Amino acid sequence: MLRSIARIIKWSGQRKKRLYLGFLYSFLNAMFTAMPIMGAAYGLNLIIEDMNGRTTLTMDWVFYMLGFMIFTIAGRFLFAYLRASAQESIGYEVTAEQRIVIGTILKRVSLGFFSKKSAGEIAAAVTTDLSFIEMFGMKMIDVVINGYISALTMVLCLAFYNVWVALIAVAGILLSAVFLKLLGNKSNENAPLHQRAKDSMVAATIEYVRGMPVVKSFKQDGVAKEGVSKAYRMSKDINVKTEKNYVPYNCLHLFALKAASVGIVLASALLAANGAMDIPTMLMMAIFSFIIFGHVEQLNNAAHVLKIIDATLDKLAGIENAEFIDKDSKDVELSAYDIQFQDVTFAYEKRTVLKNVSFTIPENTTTAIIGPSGSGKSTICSLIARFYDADKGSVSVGGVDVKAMTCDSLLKNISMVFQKVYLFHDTVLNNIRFGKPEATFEEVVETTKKACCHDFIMNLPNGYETVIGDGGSTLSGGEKQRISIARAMLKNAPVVILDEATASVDPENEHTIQKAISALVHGKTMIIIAHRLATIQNADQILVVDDGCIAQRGTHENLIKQDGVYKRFLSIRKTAEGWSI
Ligand SMILES: Nc1ncnc2c1ncn2[C@@H]1O[C@H](COP(=O)(O)OP(=O)(O)OP(=O)(O)O)[C@@H](O)[C@H]1O
Repeated sequence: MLRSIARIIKWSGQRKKRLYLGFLYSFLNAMFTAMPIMGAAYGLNLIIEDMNGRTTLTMDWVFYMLGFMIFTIAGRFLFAYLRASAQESIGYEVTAEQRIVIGTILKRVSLGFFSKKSAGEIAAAVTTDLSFIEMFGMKMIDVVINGYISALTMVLCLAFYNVWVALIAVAGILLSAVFLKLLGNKSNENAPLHQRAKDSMVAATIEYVRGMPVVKSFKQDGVAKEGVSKAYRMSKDINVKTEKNYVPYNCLHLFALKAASVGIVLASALLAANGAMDIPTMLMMAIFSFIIFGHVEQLNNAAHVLKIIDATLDKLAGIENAEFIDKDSKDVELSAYDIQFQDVTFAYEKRTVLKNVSFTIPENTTTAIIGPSGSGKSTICSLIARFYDADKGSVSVGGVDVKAMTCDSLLKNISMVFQKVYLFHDTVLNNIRFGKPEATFEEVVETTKKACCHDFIMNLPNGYETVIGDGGSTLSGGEKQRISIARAMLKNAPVVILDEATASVDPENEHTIQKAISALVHGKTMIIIAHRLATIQNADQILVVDDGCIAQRGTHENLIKQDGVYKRFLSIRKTAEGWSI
């Protein structure tokens, strides 16, 4: 338990000092809790003395006592307030920073990281997991450390009157600690299961919501719901099992403390009966016996919660310690933008997708990459943008190996339009400005007109201020694609990568967009994964990718003369697009 507490203290980072200050306030709070009880016992003793004629109480004394009581009660609340102010907000402050840090980390890891960790796992880490620590981290510090400080302070007060009674209290605390340790061991087994069940629940829910169109179209509600229900049932089963496991230890822990309370009362009564303790002190001991273990009693919940926090911190460390793809790289200012692949081999995990690929894309030219589905076209683009690093060979831009460049310094030179368009749950304006946050509204409008989006944006309920649904769900495929083209246009980077960007644009707009793209990419190095014949034919260079290799390379005029993949590909495209050429 103390190890977990030490981890939370470490987690609080630079705010540690406030935690320590909180411990001091907690000690003072406990002192001020004990003082009125001790004062009352002292007062009661004097009243008895007065009644027996051994002393005479004056009104001044009554006022002193009253003042003392008010002072101690006020002091108790003051230190409780100071303790809460110093400690309670730390959890919220640290988690807010940690969420931002995780966001930055995710931006700098290789995309392979996301194949190993599911979206649900990452979403749970940033939301529910961090919220759990946010809510319970500081509470546990309060319950455990402040709880023990409070109990031990009161034990010291007891010892001031009678060491044997104080020892009974210590015995109760130690015995309860043994049961808490056993409870902690059980929690150790259950916490990772609890964590996994939670991750599965989040992942299943995300999957269910995302896959809703498929679920509806295939009328497979039952199958999809079964997956979510299974995850929810698993979570419930683990929670129920966990609670059942804890019951015996919870009972033993409380039994030890209650037995110690009874022991304190009995021992005090025995001492009083034998004349070794006066009646007021005995009454004071009885009152102490009720409140001394108040905080320690809550430690059974803490033992369980702390183990979950431990498992959560382990999981967060797994994300935070992820290796940055560009950890050994430097910010580089490029002065040229030609792209070169030299003997590049790349595998996703164990599956080799690119094999000894070599080619050059001269600056300010358009290169069309074509090839069958799964041949490795998108992978080539991912390596240029350094979403992954090549296993062998080198990828360079402007003569600089991309491995030598930080992702930020490389990507500021690249505009990308992906096959799967993703728009953020934000306004249309902000989604387009994502390409250039400092762009003026006029600049944005100028770009959207070129990308043929201005008219449909103006028809949206709030124009540029219309908030787009999650992932762009409130727009059509073509509209999303045009916005993503506008976003890339606004960025105006010297290298442009288009991954089948015009695939879901309707024929009416396609021609206009093509014209806009041609104007935009003028003077830029452009790589386009294209299936449209017009794009392919107009390219300065065509790379034909087949099974992870460059099968053919040249201009349309050259390649059409050769018998090979290109010719076959072209005849298939012509059949498909026959009417459009
Ligand atoms: N993240 C990934 N993890 C594992 N394998 C992947 C990953 N991305 C792609 N692949 C595999 O690598 C191979 C090449 O994929 P890539 O997306 O580069 O092909 P492509 O030519 O662009 O295909 P398409 O034209 O269908 O988009 C495919 O077999 C694919 O299954």
